[in-house]
Amino acid sequence: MPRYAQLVMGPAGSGKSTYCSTMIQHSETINRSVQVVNLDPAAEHFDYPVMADIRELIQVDDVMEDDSLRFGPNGGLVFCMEYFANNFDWLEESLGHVEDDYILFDCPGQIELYTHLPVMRQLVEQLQQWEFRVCGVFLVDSQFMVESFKFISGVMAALSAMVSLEIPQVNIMTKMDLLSPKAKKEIEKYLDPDMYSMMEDNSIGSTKFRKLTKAICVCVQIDDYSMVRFLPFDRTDEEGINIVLQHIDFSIQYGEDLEFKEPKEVDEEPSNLNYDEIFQDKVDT
Ligand SMILES: Nc1nc2c(ncn2[C@@H]2O[C@H](COP(=O)(O)OP(=O)(O)OP(=O)(O)O)[C@@H](O)[C@H]2O)c(=O)[nH]1
Ligand SMILES: [Mg+2]
Repeated sequence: MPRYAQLVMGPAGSGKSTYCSTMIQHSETINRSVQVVNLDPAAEHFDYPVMADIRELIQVDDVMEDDSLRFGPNGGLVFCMEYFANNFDWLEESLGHVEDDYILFDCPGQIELYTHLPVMRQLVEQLQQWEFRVCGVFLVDSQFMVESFKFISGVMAALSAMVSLEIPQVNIMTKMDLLSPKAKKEIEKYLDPDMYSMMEDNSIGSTKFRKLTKAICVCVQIDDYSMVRFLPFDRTDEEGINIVLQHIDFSIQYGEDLEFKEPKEVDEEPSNLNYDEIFQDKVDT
């Protein structure tokens, strides 16, 4: 039986940890078992229970304090992730061998991890060897997406993670609840984007900048990659969360191999049940 994983990625502060805790709460309400692994060695707090925490293996603070290494926070994080990649047996031990499990990996916010460092790809390959079907979930803060050139930069970031990881990926615009009604209306066009209309966006001031945006739009419009789409994510909207989960489940075929459970047998009605008497009792009282 396969196992299932979501690799929750995205720029710093885009809402990855909040997404994980929202998903945990949601899966509790729909009676599904989902667990989270913290893969951020610099995490200070998160409000979900973890099944494993990379900080048990290595912490950024320890790396930064090490006199022989002398790393700052970003270099320290890269060092931690490379150390992690050399010690996947720690993860294997922490995950155990549970068939059919569904795990969210809350990743760090350094964008270079998804664009050109090999560690996330190594993680994906390792998870696949352990029979996980992995879906990338790429989060971008919706507040930074309300103008076309910002939206395009979000598309480029998502695209570069997609290309470098080569797994199904669902892209999400987070913090939709923070948008003003005007911004919400504005952002609708980015949820079903039409690159050609963006190329004509007159709000982009300088001609040079407009030309650059246009050139990038043409590039993103290439057939293979025009699938960069975003789903809205509002942590207060149960229905919307469900739609996001369905997209992800579909991309990793979650549920297709689940065993069919017989419905519980309903007790047969006792043969001596007298409806007239019951009805009469109700009328009397
Ligand atoms: N209102 C609102 N706030 C959110 C939402 N998602 C995240 N936030 C807030 O945004 C901030 C950052 O959220 P996190 O979940 O810590 O983001 P992150 O991507 O895990 O951050 P790093 O791990 O530091 O990269 C926190 O103050 C959250 O409370 C959301 O959907 N709505
Ligand atoms: Mg986080």
